[in-house]
Amino acid sequence: MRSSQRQLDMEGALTARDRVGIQDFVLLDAHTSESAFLDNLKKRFSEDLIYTYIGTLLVSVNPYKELDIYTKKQMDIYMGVNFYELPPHIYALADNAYHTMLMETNNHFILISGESGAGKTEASKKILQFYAVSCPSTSLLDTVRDRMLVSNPVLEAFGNAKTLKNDNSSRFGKYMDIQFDTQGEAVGGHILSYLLEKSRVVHQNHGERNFHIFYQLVEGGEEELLHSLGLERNCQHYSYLVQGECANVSSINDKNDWKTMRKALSVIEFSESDIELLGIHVQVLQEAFIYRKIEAKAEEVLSPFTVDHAIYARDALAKAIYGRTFTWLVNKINESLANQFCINYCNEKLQQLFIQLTLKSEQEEYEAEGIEWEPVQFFNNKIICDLVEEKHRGIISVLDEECLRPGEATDLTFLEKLEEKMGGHPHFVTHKLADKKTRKTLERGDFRLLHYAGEVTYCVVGFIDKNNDLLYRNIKDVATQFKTSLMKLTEILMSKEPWYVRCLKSNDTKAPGRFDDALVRHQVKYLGLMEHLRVRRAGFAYRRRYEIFLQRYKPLCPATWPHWKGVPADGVEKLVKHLGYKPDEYKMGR
Ligand SMILES: Nc1ncnc2c1ncn2[C@@H]1O[C@H](COP(=O)(O)OP(=O)(O)OP(=O)(O)O)[C@@H](O)[C@H]1O
Repeated sequence: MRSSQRQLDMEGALTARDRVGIQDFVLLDAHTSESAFLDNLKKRFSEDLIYTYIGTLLVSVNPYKELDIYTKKQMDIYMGVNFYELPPHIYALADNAYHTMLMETNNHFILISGESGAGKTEASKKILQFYAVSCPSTSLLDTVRDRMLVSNPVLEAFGNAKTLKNDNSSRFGKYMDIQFDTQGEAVGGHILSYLLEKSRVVHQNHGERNFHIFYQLVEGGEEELLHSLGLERNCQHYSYLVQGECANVSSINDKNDWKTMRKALSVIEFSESDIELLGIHVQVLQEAFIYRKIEAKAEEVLSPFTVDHAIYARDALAKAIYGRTFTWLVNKINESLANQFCINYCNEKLQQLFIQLTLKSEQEEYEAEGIEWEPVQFFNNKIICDLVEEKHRGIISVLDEECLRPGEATDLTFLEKLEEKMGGHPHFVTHKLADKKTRKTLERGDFRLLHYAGEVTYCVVGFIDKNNDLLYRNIKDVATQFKTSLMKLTEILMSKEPWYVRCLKSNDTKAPGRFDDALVRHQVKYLGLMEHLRVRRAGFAYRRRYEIFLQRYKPLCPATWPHWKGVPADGVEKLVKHLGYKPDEYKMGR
């Protein structure tokens, strides 16, 4: 049913303040204008109204300040209330997903996306907190709640770090799962992690830190514990901790965070004995780092490494230990090589999923129903996903082939292969393939992908090594492993009903209440929000099968009450005509 009636219902429930701007973009008059879209976001943002709908999709703009909208009272208000009866809120989305799941007895997921610092982690916490309060409580629920919520400080300590963009940036992907029984009680749940950024353990860019846990331990660890681990209470003594030159940051209280983390550890039943060192003699470790052992017939020869190689070996061990610790911590082996390439590929896949589930399937539904429909054009990023993942032809395949082929593979031979296979692809360019102007912006060892969110230049150095990680030589190639784990995630999601939260960053300096027009405009563009709005707007907000519609509304028309004896579709036609709906306000499908 078209939106006018809905608008009336909704307006009735609003206070003056909530009426600032328009709370569902579907109701925006200038719905094709990006400027009008941004104006509306900005107007609402200036009144601390950070949430706006596009139909059932929730747009959230990071306020960078505490708002008084996450109280128990607010939770109570949103419980069991229809989506459109109250101002947009993440609680409304959480609540509706939950009730739809119970009503339709099927599976749902909430996909939260946005760039670093846009508010994804906060949004996911708000949703969990809401469920913890709103779902019927049992002792089982407490276990689930503990795992999801109370374990969070542990996950954040080991998986988050200060970056330039976000003081508490998650450096891994997270998939959280809660199982409900038919009564709506939470009976189980688990967390899946993927893509931990292990390189951060040994290297941090200027202004960034290693994972929080190291600083927490050094600053907050009990004397006894530090002593037993052979540590001193001074981050400056550890080169892995100070490369970004910001071991101490005013916005982070490592000492307090350590206490919180310790408490969380005990709740999820970690014991002292879980903290142990490797127990390897220094001498043995040292030797392993500086010599290569060559076995020749009956002899073993020790050949010294170069300094670079020794450093590489040390770092590789540190990364591997951390990676395994983290995996062990989340109790799921699903980690992989994490570099910017993989993270961007992951985002590209999520965008593709979003397109498939909303823009594409929505329009296909109209076609299948034989409903008149003018197609909305949108950029389909499948072409970029294919460029990365296609069998035999994609970048990952080329990388794997290069690692496996006989003869010496180097980063540069890999680049040449890429140029051979991808030359001419509209989303791929290198120094050699570029025109004169673009060439100036590329180094010889670079390749550039035109991702949907913008261009990204990658340096090939390290690609072969990372893919061929010495420590994992026997396992499948790392990039392929990553591709497989992403495919599994996509599969999980494809089998469920989607809900979307799109997080936007309001400014680049974490300033409370500042709205940077250009920055927000860019995100609105690449997240495809205007296209989403167009599809939603042209579409019908309320759809029901004929039988169900008749059953529900038959009392409203003498011809259908108490029973309609003919074909359901004809009954529905009679009913809506009787109610006075105009032909452009509804459409009948097949
Ligand atoms: N709803 C909110 N209310 C108040 N502050 C918020 C909200 N959402 C985010 N913030 C602020 O923004 C910061 C960054 O948010 P968050 O860590 O959720 O980003 P993210 O999208 O998860 O980033 P990353 O991808 O780097 O992990 C938070 O630490 C918090 O200070």
